[in-house]
Amino acid sequence: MSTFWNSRVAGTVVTRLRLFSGEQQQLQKYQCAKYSTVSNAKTENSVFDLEWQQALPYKSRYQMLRGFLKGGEFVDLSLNDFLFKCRERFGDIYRMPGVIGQPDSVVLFNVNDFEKVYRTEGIWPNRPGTDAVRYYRENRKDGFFAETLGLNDNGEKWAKFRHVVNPVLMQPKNAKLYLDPLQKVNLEFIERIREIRDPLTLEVPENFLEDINHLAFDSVAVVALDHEFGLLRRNPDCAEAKVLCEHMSAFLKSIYDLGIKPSFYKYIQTPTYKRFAKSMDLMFDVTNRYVNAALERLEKNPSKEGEERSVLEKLLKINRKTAIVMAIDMLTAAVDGSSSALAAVLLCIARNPTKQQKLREELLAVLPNKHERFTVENMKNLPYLRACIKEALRIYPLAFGNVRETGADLVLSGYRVPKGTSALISSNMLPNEALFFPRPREFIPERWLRKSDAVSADGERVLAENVNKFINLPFGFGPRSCVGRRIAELEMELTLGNLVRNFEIEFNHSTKNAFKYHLISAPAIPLKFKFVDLK
Ligand code: HEM
Repeated sequence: MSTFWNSRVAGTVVTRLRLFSGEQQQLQKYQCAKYSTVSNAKTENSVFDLEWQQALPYKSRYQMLRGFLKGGEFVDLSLNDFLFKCRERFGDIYRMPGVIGQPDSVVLFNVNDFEKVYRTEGIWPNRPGTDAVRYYRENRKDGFFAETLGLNDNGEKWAKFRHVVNPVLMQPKNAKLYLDPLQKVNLEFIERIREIRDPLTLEVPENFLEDINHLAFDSVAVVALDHEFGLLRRNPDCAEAKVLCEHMSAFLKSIYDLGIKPSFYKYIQTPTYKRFAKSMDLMFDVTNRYVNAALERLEKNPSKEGEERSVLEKLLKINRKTAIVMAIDMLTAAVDGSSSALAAVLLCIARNPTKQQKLREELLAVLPNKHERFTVENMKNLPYLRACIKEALRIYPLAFGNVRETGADLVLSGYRVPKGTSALISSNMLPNEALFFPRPREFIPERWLRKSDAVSADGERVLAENVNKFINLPFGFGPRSCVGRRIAELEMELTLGNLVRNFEIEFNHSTKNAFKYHLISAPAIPLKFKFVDLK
């Protein structure tokens, strides 16, 4: 009996897993119940034998490798386009054997498989792809990361680190620690818009994404480093902030260049790895300096017991190392994603004036005076604001999907995938498919509201209630989900809320191909929003 996974024919690289239709039916009959593992399927050997015999021929291993070499068909493709191309060719599940230092992966497009992988991920889920960060941290000459590799670690060491930082970053009661600093940055953004927009057209310049980036940077820095860099307005030439900004993206790039594409970096220091390590060194130095400065401030002016004034102060109370490692992990994970998410939210709201007005009415009911600040209390009852953000992230999903090491032997789409396999959960195409969301390209925040509200303008029911939630998980799933989720959501809520209270927002240009997708999405059009002051 050959299983999907352990059968190998010399020269094989991508296993085509699509079945003939007759087999599909036969196989479905035998498919294991939800979350079943291979052992449950042992009695069905003959079905798997049949499936194996009749599967379509393989591609050559070297063809795949060639695809990534100079002139190859994959070389210039983003991860998203690469996955999409493979989906067209190989179907909803395919195996991507590792080449040169990379482990084998299984690529998934079926939501039932996503659910199985997540539900069986275990208490210490591993997210492959950040090997380069671990390698860098393990090999730092000063041994700074000897005790912990932070949230880029795996297994029990990851869990220990996450366990101590979770309460600081995720407990709702700590939101007050970052609400005011985030709001201050946010109000700078409103001023910045007034300064840079064209006095006649009221449009912001083509490179407005840079300002959104600076908003995201100032926001995460004020939380992670307890420092207002003011890159947005007051200190646009701040050299250290620019260094951080520039090198933070290197982390994301590394996940693809060093974590997914073939790379020899563990054997010889490739130029890509050298660039990455230099970025990591620079980020470490700047972060270290700011955390030490915060420590000095605290020593001079200690807060009373139970009266911490910032996230960094709380992290410093755990210990200095945790504060530094967490600050770097926040900075690297936050900026690019938050900027793309904000751009997506603004594009959706600008192109849907009726929804924008509905949101404005909700905001004005809670905060009639536009100079009034948001508070933890008055933010509790803003369901339409949250629905607008959720819907924008459905239309423009931020990440290509997610990655998990399978936590058990699993039968995925009828194939045996052993425990420990790297599963690329390629989910970003599904939220835009009519099979899952009626009228998928329309911005309908009502989908995410209570039943009675979930009817579109022409009366069609559009409720997202019965949609499998594993299709749309912008912040991931389970114990490994985004640790910055509360900060990210608050930042988006404040930004959208403040902009809609201050301006009528328009976007009078094409939104065709508004985003390009790599590991995460990035705006690909000039973001020339028009901001008209409200009375
Ligand atoms: C809209 C903005 C954001 C989105 C959509 C987002 C999404 C995600 C996703 C999908 C993951 C992987 C989760 C999983 O594996 O299940 C993740 C992880 C993470 N995010 Fe975010 N994120 C955002 C903003 C932020 C911010 C602002 C911070 C920091 C303040 C942050 C810090 C992190 C960290 C440190 C991890 C790794 C967690 C771990 O492995 O334990 N993210 N994020």
